[in-house]
Amino acid sequence: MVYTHASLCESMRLYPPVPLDSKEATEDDVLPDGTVVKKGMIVTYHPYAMGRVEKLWGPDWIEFSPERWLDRDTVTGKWSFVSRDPYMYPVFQAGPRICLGKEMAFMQMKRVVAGVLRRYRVVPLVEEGVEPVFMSHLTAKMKGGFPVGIVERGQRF
Ligand code: HEM
Repeated sequence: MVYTHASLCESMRLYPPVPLDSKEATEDDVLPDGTVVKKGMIVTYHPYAMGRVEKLWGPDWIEFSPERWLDRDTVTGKWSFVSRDPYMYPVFQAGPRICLGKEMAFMQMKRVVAGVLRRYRVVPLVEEGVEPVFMSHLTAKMKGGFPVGIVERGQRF
């Protein structure tokens, strides 16, 4: 489940379910970097863009690499999950208003992945190399969806 957890985090780094989120200032404020925010101003943070920043994720940011979330113990050889600062990975928000259902969401996602993949292979029905076209809404969408085939394990497609 450690690798599944890392794969889910990596999927949501590149395709966050809430791609951007806006807040309105209820009073004058100053952000930690010195940016002045006046009452009534709208501030948007952008998990979709932040998941693609080279300074945060390195030159291989475009690669789907669950390994970037994993660390291997040199003695036991065991893999463990390395979590990130939510302010660097705000897929579930950060701070006091962080998503209350985060752990439940991971439990559900892992349950579905384990339940489906144990019996079926999920095969993309698009040509090799075709990337989903991102559509920015409150929750992320893909233009035209992403067609897949469900094949029972042991059967040919
Ligand atoms: C992958 C799945 C999920 C993602 C990416 C996600 C993401 C988010 C984000 C970005 C926020 C902040 C919204 C904002 O401040 O405008 C949020 C808030 C919240 N989420 Fe989730 N969420 C997920 C699943 C869930 C689930 C399964 C539950 C409940 C079981 C849940 C309950 C909540 C609640 C109650 C808040 C409001 C917290 C507050 O304002 O104090 N979320 N979530």
